[in-house]
Amino acid sequence: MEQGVLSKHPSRFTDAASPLLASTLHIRQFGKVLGGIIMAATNQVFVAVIGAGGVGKAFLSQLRNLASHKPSPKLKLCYISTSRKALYNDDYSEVNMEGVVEALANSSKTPPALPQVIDYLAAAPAKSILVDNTSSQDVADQYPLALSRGVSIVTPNKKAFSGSYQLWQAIFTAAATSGAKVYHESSVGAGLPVISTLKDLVETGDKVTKIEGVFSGTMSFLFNSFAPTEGAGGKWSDEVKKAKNLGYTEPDPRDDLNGLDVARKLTILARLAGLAVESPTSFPVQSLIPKELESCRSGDEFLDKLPAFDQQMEETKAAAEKVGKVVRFVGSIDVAANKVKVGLEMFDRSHPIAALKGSDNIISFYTERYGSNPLIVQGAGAGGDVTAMGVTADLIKVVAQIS
Ligand SMILES: NC(=O)c1ccc[n+]([C@@H]2O[C@H](COP(=O)([O-])OP(=O)(O)OC[C@H]3O[C@@H](n4cnc5c(N)ncnc54)[C@H](OP(=O)(O)O)[C@@H]3O)[C@@H](O)[C@H]2O)c1
Ligand SMILES: N[C@@H](CCO)C(=O)O
Repeated sequence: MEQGVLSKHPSRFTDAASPLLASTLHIRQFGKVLGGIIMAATNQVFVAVIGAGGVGKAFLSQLRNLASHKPSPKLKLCYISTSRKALYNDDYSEVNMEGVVEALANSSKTPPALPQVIDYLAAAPAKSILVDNTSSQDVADQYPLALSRGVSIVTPNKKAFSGSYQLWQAIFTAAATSGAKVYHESSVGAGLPVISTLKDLVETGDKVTKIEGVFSGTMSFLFNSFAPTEGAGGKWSDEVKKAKNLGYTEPDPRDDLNGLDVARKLTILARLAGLAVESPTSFPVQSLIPKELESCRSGDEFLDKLPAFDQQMEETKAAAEKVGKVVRFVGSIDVAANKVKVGLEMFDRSHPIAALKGSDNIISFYTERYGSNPLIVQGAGAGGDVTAMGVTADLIKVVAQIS
């Protein structure tokens, strides 16, 4: 069947109105039921992907590789979309993973509303997984519905887990009730094992007292190159543009520079450590957006105007240099005191946080078992390939549990 054909089935995508089409659709329905029985008899899992940007493209490449090496269960891409384009087959036949990004760009189909996509996945002839590679709050808000319909979720999107506490509870209640799985390792520390490590600590009965470190690949890259431990460093605004071009920033780099990206990650970790943090704005977060640029209407306008404010960051850097230190953007969760904070701090040049390279994150878990020597996770904290690795690894875990 041609990719993108829609069905008349009320629980699936709908757009056919003519009687002729309706009768054709009855035949299709029969074929679909028969096809469904045959397909369900084989071991397969349906994968739907929303978002094909830096992380999404790298994920699709890893998925193609995984599917080609993994005969069972067969991983079938059945749906893919960006905000304006979609590709899918109404009869759940596979969307070809070879050249899928180009095919999606050339598709004449627009994405159906998310509840319709969830209907489609819930009615698939085998278990399905929705991979959300967007940073969209609208997509995140649909997770409880998807999970309650038995559709598992894998995502690097922080929005669902760092939004309202009510959404957090709705997600995990829906998953517990339906048995569908939800994995989001790459929402903190990109592909680094941060969430899984924290969960393991908590679930095995250790008492986490403090989590601290560098949680942003963008901020790490910016300060490592703008205020290196040796040498002069680049211009702040140039480094911000480089971070965007390297794919480290959020779609809008202001979401990194205003501290909110780190605040979201700390909200997720604090909740996993047992704190009922209400939102990423319910604790102190330092923004690096110059006051004069707070009213910029777009990320592009902000980047164009930023060079005129480089002096502000130069002064921050000079103040640290004056006392023989460097400045870095860090976060901490004091679990015992129920305190979370995000912002700039000064470090000795020999401190492990000062000595980070590239986009590296460093996250220290202080616990009762580990005593005064924390368990430390360190490595690249941003970038398409490493982030997609976390997403693909989560997919493998979910497939193993649902198939
Ligand atoms: N980049 C990293 O290093 C990194 C690391 C860890 C986590 N993450 C997270 O990974 C996610 C993706 O990041 P990215 O760097 O790949 O972003 P990106 O390059 O901006 O790509 C975002 C993709 O999502 C699509 N999209 C946005 N809103 C959508 C919607 N409502 N419905 C359907 N598609 C939508 C966009 O389509 P259009 O282009 O058509 O809008 C685009 O294809 C984000 O949540 C980010 O926080 C990224
Ligand atoms: N923009 C984010 C991506 C990873 O979540 C960062 O720089 O850390």
